[in-house]
Amino acid sequence: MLPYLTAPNLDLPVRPLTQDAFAEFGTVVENPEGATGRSQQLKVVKANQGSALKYIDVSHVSNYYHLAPSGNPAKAVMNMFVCSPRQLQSTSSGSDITQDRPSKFPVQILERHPFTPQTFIPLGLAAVDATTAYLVIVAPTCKTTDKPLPYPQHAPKQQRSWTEIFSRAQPSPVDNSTSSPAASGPEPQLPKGPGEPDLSRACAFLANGSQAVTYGPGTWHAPMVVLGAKAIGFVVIQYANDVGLEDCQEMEIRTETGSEGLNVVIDNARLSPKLQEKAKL
Ligand SMILES: NC(=O)N[C@@H](O)C(=O)O
Repeated sequence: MLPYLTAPNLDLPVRPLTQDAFAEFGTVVENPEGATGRSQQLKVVKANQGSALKYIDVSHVSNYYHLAPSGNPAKAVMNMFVCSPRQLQSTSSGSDITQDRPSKFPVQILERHPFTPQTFIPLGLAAVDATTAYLVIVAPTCKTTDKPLPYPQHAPKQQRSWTEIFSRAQPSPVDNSTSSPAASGPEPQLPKGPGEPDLSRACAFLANGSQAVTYGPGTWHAPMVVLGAKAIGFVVIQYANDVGLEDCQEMEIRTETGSEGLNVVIDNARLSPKLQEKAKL
């Protein structure tokens, strides 16, 4: 039996996934060249004998499990989630979904990983693929003092290895190169604290195949939602210590009788016709 919240009667519009819009919740990992909605510059250096540009710290894989109640150590894990497309529903109850009317995705569960960020990297999906996309649904964390579930209470001091310290030295002690003075990427996010999801401020973003997404540690998010015709295989990177509630905490979002509940409303006109057609709209 999961802890639950009663959903507000609320439609969430879908916004394009950009770093600036998503910053409160985590990080968008994409080729910064030509990406929109990225006001913070990434540090970039030449690599591979000048044949590559290396963008530094595009995201972070932080480990806060030393704060976990069990004391069980965590290890970095890389899994693959092959996420099948979700069936959307009509926004007009009782009728089929059609292309000339928005469709909806009911938010019925949210989850978080209190001691680690979690990064989803889509494989084999081109940015221009108009038939498949994925929804990133997140919610801020309510401020609270009680501790319903195990969660970190404070940020650890940053443990940097000597290798890491020297790797940032300018000029490099290895090849005497100096990197551009550009700012570094987004700072590692700290855990969000113990509160429940603030459903009234939930957000939904539409991502494409050239974007990976990192949910910050403790960020409430919906299990991955793929739209379109085909499944997307995501490489997923995070820490885990195999202690259930410390790895993943879930919250059921219940809809009251007579209420529409919490729904992501997808304006089909904003989806490519191919995506609409493939999403069985
Ligand atoms: N986020 C998501 O889709 N699911 C994972 O977090 C999981 O652990 O199931």
